[in-house]
Amino acid sequence: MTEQAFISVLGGGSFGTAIANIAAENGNRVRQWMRDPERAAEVNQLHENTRYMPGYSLHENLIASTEIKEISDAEIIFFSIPSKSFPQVVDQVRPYISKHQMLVSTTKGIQGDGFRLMSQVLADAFPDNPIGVISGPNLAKEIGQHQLTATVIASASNQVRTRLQEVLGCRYFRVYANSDVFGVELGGALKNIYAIASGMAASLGMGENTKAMLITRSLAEMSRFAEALGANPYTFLGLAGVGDLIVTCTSSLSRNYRVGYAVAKGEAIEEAVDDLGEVAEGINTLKIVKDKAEEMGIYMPLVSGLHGLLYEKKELSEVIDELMLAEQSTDVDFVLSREEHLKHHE
Ligand SMILES: NC(=O)C1=CN([C@@H]2O[C@H](COP(=O)(O)OP(=O)(O)OC[C@H]3O[C@@H](n4cnc5c(N)ncnc54)[C@H](O)[C@@H]3O)[C@@H](O)[C@H]2O)C=CC1
Ligand SMILES: O=C(CO)COP(=O)(O)O
Repeated sequence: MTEQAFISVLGGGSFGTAIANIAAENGNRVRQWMRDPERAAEVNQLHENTRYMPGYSLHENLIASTEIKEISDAEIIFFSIPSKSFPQVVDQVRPYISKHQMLVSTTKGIQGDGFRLMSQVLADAFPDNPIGVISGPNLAKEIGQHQLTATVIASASNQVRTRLQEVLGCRYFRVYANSDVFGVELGGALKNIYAIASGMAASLGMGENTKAMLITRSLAEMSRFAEALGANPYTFLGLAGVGDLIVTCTSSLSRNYRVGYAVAKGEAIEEAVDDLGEVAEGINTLKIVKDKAEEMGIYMPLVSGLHGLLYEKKELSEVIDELMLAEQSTDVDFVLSREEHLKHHE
């Protein structure tokens, strides 16, 4: 029998609510910290978060709170905060964290300064704590519906991997372990870029061949980028790579996909994001990854093309020509190793 945990979840949005509810349904004691007192009262009285997860009933073990100091007693603390606010929340919680607590990020974004992922932000702030990340094809609303779902817990600590499997794993949520923290986390951030492009392709009525090409070449491009930065390319054949890429590139539940869909219909990016009322990390990640790829000389035609459309006022036909009529000799089908890739480019 698994020993129940006291779990804190930072963030009152869609994913924070989904992860808090899994833990609560598994019999753990859960505090979800959120800054909006009305939302917290609603969760506690109605067992529903009508802004971020309307229509989903939340377990009574899940208690919302606006008192951040309550995290000091938690065994595991999840950070479900958009990357933009992540450092600020880390500063806010700093006085209440002690070194035995497990810190787990669910955030799929990148900090532009120093190209840091959230586990690195956590490690810089809390160098003595065990740290992990959760990533995978995990649409919050489908988790709320108990659709059969798998995720990945990545950590250098075996204790974190095992404990997270214990407290989150259940009949509808299976937790796989990986020690490639950087690869798992990078996969979750990168796929958001390609979800925007896929939403655009769907909105423009592009064919199934086109969508399959886009997803497959996205996988090749993100794996190439990740490997150049030190990730294990095989991680990208797992749930946090191709798995998450598939779900976000094909589902209108993905916010990044929806932003792409709206922009291709003629909406301005800011308008599309405002209409969403939730975070679409890919908008910011695109700029950060484009800069990094240029700095490191990594060939990323899809990132360049999407950046051209969203931020350089390029015409769609121009971008399509650039992608489809590029010098053929540089294009090889999916390859995994850097050596193999270079061999094809001799
Ligand atoms: N929604 C989903 O299906 C999934 C989301 N994720 C990732 O999880 C992260 C969080 O996403 P969601 O919860 O879906 O976003 P969301 O947009 O639904 O909610 C964000 C929450 O963070 C809160 N927040 C923002 N800044 C804050 C601050 N300074 N202090 C306190 N609270 C603050 C907001 O009030 C809101 O409650 C993102 O990086 C996302 O990519 C990961 C897996 C699935
Ligand atoms: O990461 C997600 C599913 O795994 C959610 O994607 P969006 O942020 O695009 O909704």
